[in-house]
Amino acid sequence: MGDIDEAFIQSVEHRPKSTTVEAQSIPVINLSALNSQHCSSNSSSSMEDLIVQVGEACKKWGFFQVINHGVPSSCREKVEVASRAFFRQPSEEKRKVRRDEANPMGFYDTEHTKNIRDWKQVFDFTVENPTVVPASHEPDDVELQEIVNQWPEYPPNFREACEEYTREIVKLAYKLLELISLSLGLPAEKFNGFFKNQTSFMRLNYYPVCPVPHLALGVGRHKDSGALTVLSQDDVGGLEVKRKSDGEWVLVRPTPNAYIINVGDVIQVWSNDKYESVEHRVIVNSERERFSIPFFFNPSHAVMVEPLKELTSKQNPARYKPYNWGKFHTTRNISNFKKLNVENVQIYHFRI
Ligand SMILES: O=C(O)CCC(=O)C(=O)O
Ligand SMILES: [Fe+2]
Repeated sequence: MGDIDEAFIQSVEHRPKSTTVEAQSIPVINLSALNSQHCSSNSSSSMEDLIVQVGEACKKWGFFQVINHGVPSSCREKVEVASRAFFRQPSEEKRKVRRDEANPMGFYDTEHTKNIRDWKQVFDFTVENPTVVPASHEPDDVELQEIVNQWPEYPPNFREACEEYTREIVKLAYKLLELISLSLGLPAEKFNGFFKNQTSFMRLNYYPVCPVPHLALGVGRHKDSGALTVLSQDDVGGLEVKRKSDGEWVLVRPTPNAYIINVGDVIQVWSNDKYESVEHRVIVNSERERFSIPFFFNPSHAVMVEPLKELTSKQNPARYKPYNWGKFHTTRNISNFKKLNVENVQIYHFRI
């Protein structure tokens, strides 16, 4: 293993396989019907078709890709260029905007997933600036704090590129949320109120080339804890999804200009398990570095997450006790700073 820090080494059962299965069947959904008033073309789906496709993808995979999503490609390219320029700098420069226990936004290169270090560097920033969150994870502490973004000096247009891109992705995230709501038989805007004073954040991911891609992971297996994730990946590929039908890890082959969408734990709970948050991970490689940009669409800290009344009944009672999103998220985040010896908080802890 030479000079590789042991903190990166996955246990044998969690190491990547030497052959990868490609998930060509992760649905690709064309959103053009949402963006044009006149959808006469045969290739674009009607609204009803769209809702059915979204519902089926959420049930079968928990993941889907979208094309013709309305995000201008120039906006995406600009943030991709800015991200590469930022990460290309020496560590001393990046550490000037390092995140710490007081400010969880900024640059970070020692994140752990399930107590194993990830082979990646990240830069995080929130949508709302400032973002209000609980001051601590202690259940009885009702104090709140404001998180403020840190911006690097280089590249000079970094902040502008990030903020413009975020505005576009937030618009897309609301459209997807509304489609998901409709697919559950609910009014389109059923969930929107939970996102007033949202705690959403954007993450720029950089996965450097790795000399031991068979032993380490870019991100270890995990489920996203928020409502919805909108991911941009480059043409290198590395995202693997645990297929629901057989538990096999399958690679999501990059589709040009597409976004990869997955439902997180919050939608799993709201839908009372109708849609499940699916495990995924990132494999790295020894030849090409990889960049990705996930957007984590998260509710307000004050939201109590619980199965929606409309989706529960006598025959299908609520499967979760209500939990506070802010406390849940804050408890999760402390593991970013401390290598915990216990398992982190998970939604199944709230199962009835
Ligand atoms: O980089 C990717 O493709 C996915 C990253 C991811 O799953 C995450 O940051 O939660
Ligand atoms: Fe993820």
